Amino acid sequence: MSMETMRSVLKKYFRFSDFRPYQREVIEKIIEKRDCLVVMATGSGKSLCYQVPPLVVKKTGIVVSPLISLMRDQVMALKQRGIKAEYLGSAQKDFTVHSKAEHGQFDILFMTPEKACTVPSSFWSNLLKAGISLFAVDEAHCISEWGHDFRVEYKHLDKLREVLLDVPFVGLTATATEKYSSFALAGRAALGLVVRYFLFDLNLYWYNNSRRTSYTVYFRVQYDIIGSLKLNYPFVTIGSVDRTNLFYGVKLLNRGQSFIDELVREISKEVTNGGSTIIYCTTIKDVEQIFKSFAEAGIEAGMYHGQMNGKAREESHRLFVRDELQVMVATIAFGMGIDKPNIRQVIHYGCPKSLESYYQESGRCGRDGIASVCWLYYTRSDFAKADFYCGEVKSEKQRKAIMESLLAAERYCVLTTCRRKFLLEYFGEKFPADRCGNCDNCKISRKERDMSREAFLLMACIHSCRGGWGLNMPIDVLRGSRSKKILDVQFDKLPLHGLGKNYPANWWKALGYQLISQAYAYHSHDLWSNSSANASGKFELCRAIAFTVAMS
Ligand SMILES: Nc1ncnc2c1ncn2[C@@H]1O[C@H](COP(=O)(O)OP(=O)(O)OP(=O)(O)O)[C@@H](O)[C@H]1O
Repeated sequence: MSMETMRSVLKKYFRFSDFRPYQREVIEKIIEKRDCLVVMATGSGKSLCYQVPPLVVKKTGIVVSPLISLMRDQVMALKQRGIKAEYLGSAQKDFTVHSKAEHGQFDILFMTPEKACTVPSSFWSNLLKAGISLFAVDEAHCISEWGHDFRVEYKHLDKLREVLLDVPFVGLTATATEKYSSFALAGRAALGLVVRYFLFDLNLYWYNNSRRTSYTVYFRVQYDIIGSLKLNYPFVTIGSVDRTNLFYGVKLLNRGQSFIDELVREISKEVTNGGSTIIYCTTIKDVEQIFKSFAEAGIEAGMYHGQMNGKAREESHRLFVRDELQVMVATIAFGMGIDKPNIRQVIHYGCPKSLESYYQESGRCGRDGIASVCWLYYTRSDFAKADFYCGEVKSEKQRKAIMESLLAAERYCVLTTCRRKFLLEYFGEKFPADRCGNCDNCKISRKERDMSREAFLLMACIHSCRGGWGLNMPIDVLRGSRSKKILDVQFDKLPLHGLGKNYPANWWKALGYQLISQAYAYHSHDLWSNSSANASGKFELCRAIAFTVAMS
């Protein structure tokens, strides 16, 4: 298939003059019927990779997507471009779509994973006769139990591999996180696969080799996607996750009306400048309170959350996307697939449940490449929601993944060093400098202060209390308290008792959070512990290093 045909499709339907990085390569591979794994930043243009091939080869492209609302939006946008698109899922009320689809009447057919796994086999055999250009799985990280958004239905998609022979399978995601560089490989078979896919595949397309640590780092979620979708010798495309036009900042939030009033005032300034803003809240109650405050300030805002009826949500969405409303106050129900180019601010009122969610939600910002800002406001209580997030989780693996993701979000919040560097490195990408110059920590000048002694005292005290307490206990011990709780367990006899009385309790607490941000300590279920399985190893490390903290 010539490059000319691809370009003419790009121009005719999308009105773009050229492909963005990687798009052309991925599209070519799909047309050659090669399986692909595409890991690229939010807003980088992954959708085009599965939208162009069906139009070039003139056969239906199947796209599995996790949300009906997302599919609806995409169908609407594609139809406006003159592309024959539809979706199949429980919400589809047009019963002719099924039969039109199986006879190949659509260029692109979106399906929920449930639908893809439950349509009768005759659907697939008919459609295969008509021709299928690709089977794409969007938001493919949902397939992995190590991912932040595991959906069990995604796990069954592999069944289709045996049905859709000779159809290229494509997994696409922005967040296939590497969480452990020392990923323990499960046996020789796994090693064989990884070696095959990651080491000797000369077709690996690395966006910028120098930015990646090394290709011997194993990406657990990527590996899961390849394994679960049974991708055969896939063409792996890994782009940078860096959104260079986004400013990242974090502030501690003082919950209450006066804080909200201040927030509303700040956002109103942006509204007068013509920019759009999304405010993500962690609860519906917060959405309603902030929405009300905008109304009281005379600013028309939209509201979007899961308890609104479908019609009201759609209306809110429509007005915002068409620039008839400048502000949207929403839960994360308003998230995936919002492709409005001119969003200048994404504000989080409360810390999201994972760093992956934060990256995706903040990624709605500045999709036109123009400088935009992402502020995250958090309270310490945001980090005590692990049990809530683990509510319906069945496997230990998932529980662990959720806890780790929340912990990463917490570290991001309390960080005093470059936020971009932290984000990128969390996603397995090396950031060559110490400062990006475009986050609050890089812009606000802070003096560094050596706190090795204090850090050592606190770590030693956490260690001496044997990690079985909240942070208050070791702090009270350091401050020389003789409360009944301390006397009962004889912590007043510890050699460290009273050695930290020069600092107030809140000061020690803040230091505790700094230790978290630098991975020297972690807390789970409010029990504090030295970091890592080998606590004493880290403990020694803390003694050996100079622990500095940046102070504003
Ligand atoms: N070649 C191109 N030239 C210009 N604009 C493009 C090109 N490809 C994609 N875009 C635009 O970039 C924006 C983001 O694209 P898209 O929605 O595909 O991103 P994505 O990678 O799927 O993001 P997310 O993971 O956040 O959903 C869209 O507005 C799209 O129209």
